[in-house]
Amino acid sequence: MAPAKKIVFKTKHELAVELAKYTANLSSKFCKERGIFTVVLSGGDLISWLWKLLEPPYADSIEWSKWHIFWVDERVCGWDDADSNYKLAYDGFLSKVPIPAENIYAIDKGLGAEGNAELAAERYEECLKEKVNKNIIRTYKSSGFPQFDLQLLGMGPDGHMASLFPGHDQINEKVKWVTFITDSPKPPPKRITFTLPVINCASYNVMAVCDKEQAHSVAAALTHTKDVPAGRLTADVEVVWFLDQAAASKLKGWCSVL
Ligand SMILES: O=C1O[C@H](COP(=O)(O)O)[C@@H](O)[C@H](O)[C@H]1O
Repeated sequence: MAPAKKIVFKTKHELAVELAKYTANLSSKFCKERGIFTVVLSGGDLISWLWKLLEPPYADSIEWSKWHIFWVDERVCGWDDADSNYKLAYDGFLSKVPIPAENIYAIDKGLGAEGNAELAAERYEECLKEKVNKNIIRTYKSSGFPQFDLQLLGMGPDGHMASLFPGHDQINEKVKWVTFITDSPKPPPKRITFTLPVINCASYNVMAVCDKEQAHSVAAALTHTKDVPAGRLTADVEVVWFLDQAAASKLKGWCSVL
């Protein structure tokens, strides 16, 4: 299990610049080693901090054609719905970089629009299994869980990550790769989500959090308070918390400002 590193930035701007550098370095490592880079996105504010990847020197140097994009969680709705994490990522990031459309794996369009959370979760798990069989996604050691190269995650003020919410049973799932929730405390209620074992198998996990609303949960998560889902985040190689000063303000001894 990788220890959690944390980096505190003076501004969101600086966080975005470092996030781009971190992502580009991993892209180059995995593209060289495997010819493929599997990236998992979350929804929420995270997408707005990816802007630096759309600028020089990254926009032209990243091997976008080798990227494969997945979602750690998705709201069960149509692709064009304002709640859709796919739409958020497409509008803010994916439509601006030349990742081949066939390398972008969104929730099943019909099941999303229909609102069928259970089947949508099953279908997404099948999609992951198919990518494992095609050697696009690696598997984690002997457990057989999928292992993504990089996951870019966010955390809500209540400490939820992906759609694993405090006090809800999805966090305890140990067998399935993808599960669902129909009574999410944060709207919309129907969502699908990677399970904790899948999230924690990733080689590199970045948790990017800004703003003071999240400060209590950041402190709780980084002192491993068990009932805060984000406090259970690990990774195979490295987990790094990218924080702004407001999000880090309740941490004791957070002086490592970059
Ligand atoms: O609902 C969700 O919330 C979390 C956190 O979002 P944020 O707006 O507080 O950054 C997000 O990571 C997740 O993907 C999303 O579905």
